[in-house]
Amino acid sequence: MVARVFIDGEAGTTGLQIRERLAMRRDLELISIPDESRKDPAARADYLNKADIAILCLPDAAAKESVALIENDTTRVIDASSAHRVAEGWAYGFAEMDLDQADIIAAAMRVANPGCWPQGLIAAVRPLITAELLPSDFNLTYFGISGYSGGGKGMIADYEAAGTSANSFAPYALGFNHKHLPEMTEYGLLDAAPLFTPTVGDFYKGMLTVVPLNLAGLAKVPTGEQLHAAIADHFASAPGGFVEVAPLEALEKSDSLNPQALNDTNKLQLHVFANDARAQAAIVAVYDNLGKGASGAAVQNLNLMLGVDQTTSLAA
Ligand SMILES: NC(=O)C1=CN([C@@H]2O[C@H](COP(=O)(O)OP(=O)(O)OC[C@H]3O[C@@H](n4cnc5c(N)ncnc54)[C@H](OP(=O)(O)O)[C@@H]3O)[C@@H](O)[C@H]2O)C=CC1
Ligand SMILES: CC(=O)N[C@@H](CCC(=O)OP(=O)(O)O)C(=O)O
Repeated sequence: MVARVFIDGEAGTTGLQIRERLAMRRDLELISIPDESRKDPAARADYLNKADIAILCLPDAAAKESVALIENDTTRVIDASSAHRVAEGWAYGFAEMDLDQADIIAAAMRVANPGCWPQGLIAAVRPLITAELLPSDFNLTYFGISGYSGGGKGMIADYEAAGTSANSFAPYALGFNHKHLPEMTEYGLLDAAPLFTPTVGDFYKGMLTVVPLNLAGLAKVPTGEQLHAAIADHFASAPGGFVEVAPLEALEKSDSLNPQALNDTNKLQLHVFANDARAQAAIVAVYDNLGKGASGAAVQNLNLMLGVDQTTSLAA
């Protein structure tokens, strides 16, 4: 049977990208709501209930409404919003997070797609805490830069209207209450939220995140090689090959670190930099906020839920 897939919010930034990624697929049927009724709850309820899988690309409140509109026990959901990422009964949709996570997603009725920022942190920190190279009470900081499409249609319109006077390096969330902190803490295996200082740049999409590690003071200071090995081992057998770990970086500066390097892919690349004498290191992640950070991850999760082979060209 061909699965019916409904994208609730297909006119938005994430929804459109998912639609494009699925346009050529013959193993599923995209069911599309007429534009004039896309915000009508009764029409949405009809589509949500006739879909085998609904992908929600909506603000949090509308995503919660969509879930409440589902009256059957057959429609499975992938929610791209941040409404359900630490909610009970929802599988966290970062397939490479642990060895069994892809199977958990494949079997789930409700999958919360991860936020773009949390993925860079979780990919860097979770393997190090699991390998006991970092304690869970490590005083963590996290920063990075994202393309402006991370802020959805509103931020895209603002940047495009600003033209050449757009801010090329805009720090935000300086109240230290970013909505991604709960999922970073939970899936990063941290005791407390990190100090997170995101920035947005004057480019459409792509992101580069940094977890700086000031290791002096730890009872046992890990070397750069140990940090790298723990991260590389963690992702070595992850299905799909979407998370790559670069060789341990000897260079102090790498021209290859470009936030836009992996645009239009579902890849996330990790780089480990270290100076053992100073007991300092940094884990850098590069990925597309609209790829692995949103639409790519949603399609990856859809494929897992549909049982599509992760090694085929359909997988991202
Ligand atoms: N952009 C990104 O990099 C990422 C986004 N996300 C998340 O994905 C979700 C979608 O984000 P994004 O695509 O960027 O946002 P956009 O603002 O680009 O798109 C949201 C869409 O939802 C529509 N919408 C709003 N309210 C309703 C409603 N009540 N019923 C039906 N449709 C509605 C909007 O309509 P209209 O067109 O009329 O405004 C718009 O088309 C958000 O929760 C976001 O946080 C997650 C990871 C990364
Ligand atoms: C540049 C920018 O504003 N980015 C968004 C995150 C985009 C994302 O991950 O989406 P969710 O909101 O669904 O988690 C932000 O920081 O809120």
